[in-house]
Amino acid sequence: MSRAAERLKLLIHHLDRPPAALSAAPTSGQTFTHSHSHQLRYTFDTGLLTPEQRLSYEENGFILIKNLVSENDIDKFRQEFERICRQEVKVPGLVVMRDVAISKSEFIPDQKAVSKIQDFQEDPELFQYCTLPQILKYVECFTGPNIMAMHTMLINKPPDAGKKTSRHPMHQDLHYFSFRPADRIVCAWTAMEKVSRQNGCLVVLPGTHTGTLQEHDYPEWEGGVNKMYHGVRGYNPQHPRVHLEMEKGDTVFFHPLLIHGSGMNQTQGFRKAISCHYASADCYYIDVKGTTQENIEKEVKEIANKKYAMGDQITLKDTWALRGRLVQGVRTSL
Ligand SMILES: CC(C)CC(=O)SCCNC(=O)CCNC(=O)[C@H](O)C(C)(C)COP(=O)(O)OP(=O)(O)OC[C@H]1O[C@@H](n2cnc3c(N)ncnc32)[C@H](O)[C@@H]1OP(=O)(O)O
Ligand SMILES: Nc1ncnc2c1ncn2[C@@H]1O[C@H](COP(=O)(O)OP(=O)(O)OP(=O)(O)O)[C@@H](O)[C@H]1O
Ligand SMILES: O=C(O)CCC(=O)C(=O)O
Ligand SMILES: [Fe+2]
Ligand SMILES: [Mg+2]
Repeated sequence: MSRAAERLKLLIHHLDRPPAALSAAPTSGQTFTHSHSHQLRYTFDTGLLTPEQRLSYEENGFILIKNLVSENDIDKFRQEFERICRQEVKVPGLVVMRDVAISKSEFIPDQKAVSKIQDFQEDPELFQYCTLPQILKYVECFTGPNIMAMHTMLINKPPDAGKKTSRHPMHQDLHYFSFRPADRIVCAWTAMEKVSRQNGCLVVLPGTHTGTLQEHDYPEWEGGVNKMYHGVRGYNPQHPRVHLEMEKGDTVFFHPLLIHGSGMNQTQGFRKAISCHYASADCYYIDVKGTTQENIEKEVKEIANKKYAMGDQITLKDTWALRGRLVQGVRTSL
């Protein structure tokens, strides 16, 4: 037995319960603890992850799977993205974002004007990404069997316009989410082309998923910051950083407390990635009033009120429940 496998066996002790039992446990609001097995709280044994992979996620908060999505699928997603940019298809609920550096200039219907689209759950072509069986097989290791696709994005990081606005500040995705428990949420992020330090790959701080949700706010960047791009206030700049350089089709799965961001795009190309945040359908909504998430709730509500034109009635919970889609199992709670 390898060293990792031995350690894992020790960690699990005699207590490796099936996913269903485990995924039910957190709905009480408690993290999974047991007198003999506090350590293995982030993953389930579905037979897919090797002991080494499980340990790696437990310790680092992310796992990179090479070549998980086919060229053919990625090319389909790219083509659909381009059709959306050219305004040949209209997708209900879709949010189209432009980089702040060009947000006041005239809109040209071209991919060069779009830095990101969000909430593509109503686009059948793009939503195929969220239902790919090879992705869901991994997702299940983190969420358990009942899986909701909660948040979707296609990021088209533009060549930096010279003001460093193409950066995404270091943040924890959980800051944006009003459902819990965090350990039953995971992001799948797939490179749609080679991503490197040059074109602004993901940068992660391994192990930070074991911490708590930090206070987030706009970073003080001279050249401006994109709407809602909050960053962690005062994270430790000495913490080891890992640049996730990836090939087309490579996919990283990461925990919503993992501190991550992405660097400047110093190339002339538009760096593309597609992602989905999944959660166990057994998760529950929380009220963020009185927490560090109040600032983002306020911004989300302002935008949602415009988008859904429902006045002040809409709650943060509604905005999630409206967007979430069941992709496996039963919609038990979310
Ligand atoms: C886990 C995950 C959630 C993590 C993240 O994704 S972090 C980033 C989250 N970001 C978002 O959710 C972005 C959401 N973005 C949006 O909703 C939209 O792009 C909006 C900012 C509302 C703009 O959309 P829309 O209203 O259609 O665009 P308009 O061209 O009419 O502009 C309206 C006013 O917004 C300004 N604006 C547009 N894009 C940006 C930008 N990138 N950064 C800052 N300000 C921006 C624009 O200049 C305009 O301002 P005024 O003319 O009203 O002063
Ligand atoms: N001054 C800063 N304050 C906060 N976060 C920063 C700052 N500079 C960079 N970052 C963040 O660090 C991460 C990496 O960005 P950066 O632009 O430094 O790229 P990089 O990948 O380190 O490339 P290089 O160092 O080669 O330019 C991004 O998430 C970025 O937003
Ligand atoms: O693709 C990127 O640059 C990362 C984006 C990101 O982390 C996010 O939108 O939450
Ligand atoms: Fe993120
Ligand atoms: Mg740097």
